[in-house]
Amino acid sequence: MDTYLMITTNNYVWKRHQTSTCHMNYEDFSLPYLYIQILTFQENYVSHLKLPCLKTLYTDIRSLTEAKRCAFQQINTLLQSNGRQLHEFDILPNDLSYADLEDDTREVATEKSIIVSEKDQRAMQNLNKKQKLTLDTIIRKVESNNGGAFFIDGPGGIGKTFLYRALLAYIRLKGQIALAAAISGIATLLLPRGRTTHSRFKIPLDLTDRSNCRISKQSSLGILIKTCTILIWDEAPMEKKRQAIEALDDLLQDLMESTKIFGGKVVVLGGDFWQTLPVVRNGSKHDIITACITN
Ligand SMILES: Nc1ncnc2c1ncn2[C@@H]1O[C@H](COP(=O)(O)OP(=O)(O)OP(=O)(O)O)[C@@H](O)[C@H]1O
Repeated sequence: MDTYLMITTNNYVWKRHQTSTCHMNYEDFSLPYLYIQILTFQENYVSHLKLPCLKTLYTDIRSLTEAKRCAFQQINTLLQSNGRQLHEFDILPNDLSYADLEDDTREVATEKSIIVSEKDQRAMQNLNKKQKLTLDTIIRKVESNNGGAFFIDGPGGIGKTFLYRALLAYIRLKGQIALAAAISGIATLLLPRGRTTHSRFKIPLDLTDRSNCRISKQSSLGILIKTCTILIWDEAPMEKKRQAIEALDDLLQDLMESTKIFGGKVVVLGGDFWQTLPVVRNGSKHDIITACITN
């Protein structure tokens, strides 16, 4: 199970909130999100939040202080995305200061504040033999700190996404950063906090042989990518080998200042060549096969 500080208000606020908010999906329904909803939209109830009942569910992974810091950092990040600031509300516990919440860049804080759903936590226990073997192999690589590249291949429905979700959950529950991306927006919806490769790695939409991912080392995104433990890229066969996968390799080598493959990061590429071949505009069969990662 996860280690998070869950912040509960009194039942009255909770009940009012449940009946007044109609559109919340499962992951949004975590208590930090509830907190934000009340702060942002129901300021009348903020007084109830000043005496919150703080309840730690699990502390085997993070200390209580760290769990509390993470919870308020997440609240701060969510408030900022709603155009508000935490210091507008007098709710920070006495043992935390605003400086404690600003250690990380906003991108890093957002990733660290991801709440792993119970379903994904259960996925780790329910992996089949092959999925477990793959997960264990990847985790060994992560723990060796030597980096490595994997390709998860398999026909549709074999359980690739299920494996990615378990892997993302494993890394995120350890308080580390796992980035998930896919070329299409639809595929990113299947990965918790998945982003398109264009958005996450700045892979240009109009790819050429000279395309580069323009992310500087000092930028918030550059720091996030440097900080992350693992990168998962679904639907990788849809990308053209040189222009996309090699551009990511160049980017990681540059950010990590290392000539190792993918700059020494663990990168998991996945997909199914039977479902998704590279898209080559007006390309012949030969052009498409040449653009494949395998060539
Ligand atoms: N170990 C497992 N235990 C229970 N259900 C599983 C397991 N592995 C996969 N599934 C279920 O099987 C279905 C197909 O799995 P999944 O979506 O991960 O396949 P996929 O290989 O990613 O398919 P596609 O390539 O079409 O996206 C899903 O409903 C998933 O929840």
